Amino acid sequence: MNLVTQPNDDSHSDCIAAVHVSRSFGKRTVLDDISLTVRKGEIFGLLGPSGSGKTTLVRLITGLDIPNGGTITLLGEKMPKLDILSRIGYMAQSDALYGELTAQENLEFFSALYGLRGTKLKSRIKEVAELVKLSDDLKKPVQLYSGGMKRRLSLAVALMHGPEVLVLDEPTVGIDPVLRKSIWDELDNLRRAGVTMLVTTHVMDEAEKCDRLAMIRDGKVIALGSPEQLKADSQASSMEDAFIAFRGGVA
Ligand SMILES: Nc1ncnc2c1ncn2[C@@H]1O[C@H](COP(=O)(O)OP(=O)(O)OP(=O)(O)O)[C@@H](O)[C@H]1O
Repeated sequence: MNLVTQPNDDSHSDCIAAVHVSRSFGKRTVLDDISLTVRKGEIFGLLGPSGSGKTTLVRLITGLDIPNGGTITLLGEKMPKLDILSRIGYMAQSDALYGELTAQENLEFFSALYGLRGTKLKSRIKEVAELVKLSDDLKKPVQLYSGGMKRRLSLAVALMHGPEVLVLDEPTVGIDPVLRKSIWDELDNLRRAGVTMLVTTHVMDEAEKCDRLAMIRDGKVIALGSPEQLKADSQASSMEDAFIAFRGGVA
C-alpha cells in the first residue's frame, strides 16, 4: 500500500527544526528559547504536562501561529509557508469533523481541499479507512461515532493526501488502552512507510514508543534524547522517574 507521497527532495535529514523559538501571550512567556530537530523518518515525541506549551509549539511548527523570537524550518522551508501545507498532515487536539456528515463524506470534503477527486479519491479513502480500521463504518454519520472512532477518523483525514510529515496533537487523548495501542500500531506502520511524525503526549508509556523525545516543562526543553538515553542519563528505570529526575515533576 502506498501510504505516502514520496518526498521530492531527500536532502533534509532534519524534517523540522526549531531554533531558539519563543512565544509570549501578553506578559506571559509560554515557550522560552526552544531548540530541537525532528529527523526524517522518526517518531519524535513532545512530552509534558498540561499547559507546558506543547500545542503552542505545534501551532508554530505547522505555521498556524508565529513565534516572537527564533525560527521554525519545516521540510527546508521557513515557516509559516502556505505551500508546505500540502506536504504535512495535522491532527489537532479536538476533532474538527462534521457530525451530521458520514465519515466518507467528511473524508471527501477535506480531501477536496487538496484537489483529490474521482477514482484516486475513492481508492485513497479505501486505503486510509483500512489503515485506521474504519472501513465498515464509513457510511455512518460521525455524530454516532465513539470518541475513539472520531480520533481515528481525524487521523484518516490527516493522512488522505499522503503527507510526508504528520503532526499529531495528543492523538490518543480520551481513548481506552486497547484503541490507544491500535493507533500506535498504525503510527508504527506509517513510520515503516517513511512518514516523519511529531506527536504530543503526556502519557509516559507513549513517550517510550518514540524514537526520540523532548521533555517540556513550563515552556522549556528540560531534556532531549531517545527514551533509553533519557533513562540512562537520569539513572531512572521508567520514563516517569526520568521526567521527575529532570525536574519535570517538580513545580
Ligand atoms: N492564544 C493564547 N492566549 C493566551 N494564552 C495562551 C494562548 N494559547 C496558549 N496559551 C497558554 O499557554 C500555555 C500553554 O498552553 P498549551 O496549550 O500550549 O499547553 P499544552 O502543553 O499543549 O497543554 P495540554 O496538554 O493541556 O494541551 C497555557 O497556560 C495556555 O493557557
